[in-house]
Amino acid sequence: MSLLLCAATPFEIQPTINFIKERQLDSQITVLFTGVGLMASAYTLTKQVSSQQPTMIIQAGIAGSIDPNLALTQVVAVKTEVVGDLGVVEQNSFRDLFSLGFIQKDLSPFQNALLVNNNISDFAGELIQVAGVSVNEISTDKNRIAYYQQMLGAQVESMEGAALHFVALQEGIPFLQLRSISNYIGERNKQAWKLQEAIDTLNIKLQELIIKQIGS
Ligand SMILES: O=C(O)c1cccc(C(=O)CC[C@H]2O[C@@H](n3cnc4c(=O)[nH]cnc43)[C@H](O)[C@@H]2O)c1
Repeated sequence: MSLLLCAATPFEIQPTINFIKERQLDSQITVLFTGVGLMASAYTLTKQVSSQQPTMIIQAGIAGSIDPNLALTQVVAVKTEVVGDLGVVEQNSFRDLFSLGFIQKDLSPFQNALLVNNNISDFAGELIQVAGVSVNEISTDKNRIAYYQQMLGAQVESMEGAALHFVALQEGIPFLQLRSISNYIGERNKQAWKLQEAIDTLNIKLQELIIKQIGS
C-alpha cells in the first residue's frame, strides 16, 4: 500500500501526523500539504501523484455545512463534488460551465456534471455520504448559498474537494474525501465555529480509516 494523505493545512491533520510517526508508518503513508484552494490543490496533487503513483488518496479537512441536519464536529465522506463558483452571474442567476455550454455534463471525468466517487462505499464504512461543493470564495451571500443548496443539492462546502475528485478520477486512483464540520456556511463569527473539536473528530476517524486500510 502506498497511501497519499493530503490536507490543505498541517494543523488539520497534526494529530495524525504524530500518529504516523509514533507507529512508524512513514514507509506506507506520504503526507502532502496542498495549501488552501482548488488551484494549489490541483497542482500539488497532480505533481505528487505523478511521482508517487499512490494506491489510494485520502483528503482530510474541515468544512462548512450547508445542511442544518449535519452537526458541528460530525465527520462525513464526500461522494460527489462540483466547483460552485466557476461561471457567470447573468440576470441575477448563476450559470456554470455546463449551462454555458463550455463542457458537456458527461464529459469524463464528470457524470451528469458531478465528480463522483463511485468507490466510496469501499472506504467510507458507517460514515454518512454527502454532496460537496468547492469554492474559491467562502460563501457568505444568501442567494449563492441557496443556489448551492437548492440547485446543486450540496451539503458541505470546502475549498479543495473538487481538486481531489478531479485529479483522482483522471488518474484512476481510489480516493476518499473526509470532512469534519467546523461551521455552518455564512457564519463568520468564529466564536460559533467548532474548529478544534472538528479537528479532533476528524483525526479520530482518519486514524481508524488508516488502520483499516493498512491493517496495522
Ligand atoms: O480565519 C481563521 O481564523 C480561520 C481558521 C481556520 C480555518 C479558517 C478557514 O476559513 C477555513 C478554510 C479551510 O477550511 C475549509 N473550510 C472550513 N469551513 C469552510 C467554509 O465554510 N467554506 C469553505 N471552506 C471551508 C476549506 O477547505 C479551507 O481549507 C479560517
